[in-house]
Amino acid sequence: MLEVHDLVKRYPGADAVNGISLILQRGTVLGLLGPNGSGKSTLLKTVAGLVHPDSGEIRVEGLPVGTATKARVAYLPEVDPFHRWMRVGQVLDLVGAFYGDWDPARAQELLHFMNLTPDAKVGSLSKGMRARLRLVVTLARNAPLLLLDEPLSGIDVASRARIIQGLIRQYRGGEQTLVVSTHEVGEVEGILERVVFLETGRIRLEGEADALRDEHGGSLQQIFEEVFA
Ligand SMILES: Nc1ncnc2c1ncn2[C@@H]1O[C@H](COP(=O)(O)OP(=O)(O)OP(=O)(O)O)[C@@H](O)[C@H]1O
Repeated sequence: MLEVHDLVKRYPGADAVNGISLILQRGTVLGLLGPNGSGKSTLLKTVAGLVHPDSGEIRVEGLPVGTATKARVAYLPEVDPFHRWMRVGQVLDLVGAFYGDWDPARAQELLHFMNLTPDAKVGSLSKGMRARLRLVVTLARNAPLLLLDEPLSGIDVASRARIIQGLIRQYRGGEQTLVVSTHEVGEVEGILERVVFLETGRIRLEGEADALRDEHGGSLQQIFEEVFA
């Protein structure tokens, strides 16, 4: 489903992605784990086609990144892409009109689940409510590849577990492939099948979640703390 070969993206003063290769099978839930500045967002943006790599290759369902792959990838950005003057319902209409894989019934269901109302103005939403809206517009697409960059960022601790459960209900196991970036490993630990630990743009450790837990005799959270101690 996703192949990344020797990917490099440099910014002045930062080797954001420094030779990453990975292969992801369809239907997998991958955790992209790493501390601040380890390259998680940059890697996701290159796969989403929003950042052009300096070198290396990315294929989504065998296709190089471009218009065709953008239609197959639902990307949840870390920062807000919405106009503040728009109402929630207008945001959904706009995004829905743009993507052929939009599922209006699912969008309504998600809106309700996230306690959002169509009439609310984006500008009047709290940071956490805007984070919920980002999840709604991403998960309402039937895209084969979902890229969620820090999806729980800004959402209150009390709601996070419920949202993770909701995420799993919405995610079409087997059909959709899910990549979740975070440094809050404990919160998503239960849903991850594979993990990649990133450090300064490189893969420090990777593998099946269960195998890593067996090998290291601890949770992914504990492994994360050991690796990045
Ligand atoms: N547009 C940019 N211009 C310059 N440097 C950048 C840019 N985007 C990212 N970087 C740098 O690239 C490195 C990787 O950043 P990136 O945002 O990919 O990391 P991250 O793991 O997602 O971090 P965080 O968890 O804080 O979101 C950092 O050193 C960052 O400062």
